Amino acid sequence: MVDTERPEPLSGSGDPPRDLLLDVKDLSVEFDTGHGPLRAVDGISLQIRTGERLGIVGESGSGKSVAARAVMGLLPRTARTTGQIDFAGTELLGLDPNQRRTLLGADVSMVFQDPMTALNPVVRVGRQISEGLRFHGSNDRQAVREATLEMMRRVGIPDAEARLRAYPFEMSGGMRQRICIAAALICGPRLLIADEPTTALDVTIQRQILDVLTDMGRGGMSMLLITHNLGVAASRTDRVAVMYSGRVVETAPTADLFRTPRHPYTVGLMRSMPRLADAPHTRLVAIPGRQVRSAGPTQGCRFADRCASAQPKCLRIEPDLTTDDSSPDHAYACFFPRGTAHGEAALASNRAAGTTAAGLSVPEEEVSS
Ligand SMILES: Nc1ncnc2c1ncn2[C@@H]1O[C@H](COP(=O)(O)OP(=O)(O)OP(=O)(O)O)[C@@H](O)[C@H]1O
Repeated sequence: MVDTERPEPLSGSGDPPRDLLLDVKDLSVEFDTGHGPLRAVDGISLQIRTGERLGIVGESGSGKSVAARAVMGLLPRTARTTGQIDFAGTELLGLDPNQRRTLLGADVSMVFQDPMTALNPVVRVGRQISEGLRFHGSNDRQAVREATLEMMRRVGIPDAEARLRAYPFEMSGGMRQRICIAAALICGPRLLIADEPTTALDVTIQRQILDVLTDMGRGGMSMLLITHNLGVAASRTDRVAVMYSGRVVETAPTADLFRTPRHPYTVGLMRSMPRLADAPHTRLVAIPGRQVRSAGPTQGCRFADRCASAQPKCLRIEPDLTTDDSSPDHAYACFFPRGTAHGEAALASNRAAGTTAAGLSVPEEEVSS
């Protein structure tokens, strides 16, 4: 077995960058459930700069949506949220929902996975798109109509004039999602939070919708894109945060993350991702086990029981995010990161033993990335 000194955690790494738009620090969200409290998000920190697209990836249940909803103030009453959420210099936690809505106002919008539940089935789509404008005080009917038509055209809705008076059920899934995006963008938000915006759509339409979002982002809008599709994260974001069991376990500029994934969980996610180009030749490898959620502080690394590199230390101490000399921008919460000498040694020793410190048998095909 291999052991190393505990790496230095990332501490207050100087002043925040001047163009920082969203600065989330040590955010935790806990729900009261019938089985006791459940900590869905556990002390995560995220930053988004003006014009930046941050992707959050991770398996189902890792806390991606809850984190995004915490920023928007869209969590149910059963949620207890702690930490700091600074948007453009204003602290959002502690504000009541109405204050937060007024404050965020037109500046932050959200697009959800399922356009049909996001839209009101009995209200014409033109009215739904323009609601934000009216909510924020635009009374000039002609101007609102013109702005709505313009936004419909920008998101690629053909024959906008005729569709103004359509109902959601008269449109395809792709068109409905364009309506949602138009509604989210009509007030010119500085930050768009898109939670699996294309998951419910077929592949061709997915690409079109992502193109619309990418085009909109060119105007300097920042985006938080939640997806479990690593291909989408790879092609549509500038930075990625990988979440596991309520924690951010790795974050890096997108190209960096895909070139040199450090956390064994990130490596596992990438190996379980189908790539069309080599689909017939590549064996997809599922990550063994499943993530477990906890009510409170846990001991050791949460991924240890699924990790082929796990060492005794991983069962005792929870690793903090840390960086190494190769990239100050690439942080990972792992004592034995892939692609480093001691990480590869840990994996090799487990392979030789056929098992890990957590008792996971290391399969033959488990090789270093
Ligand atoms: N209102 C709630 N009450 C209790 N638990 C909740 C609530 N909302 C979410 N959770 C739990 O919080 C955890 C994180 O959920 P979340 O929806 O953020 O995951 P996710 O990573 O977005 O997954 P997915 O990709 O499936 O949307 C899950 O265990 C989920 O069951």
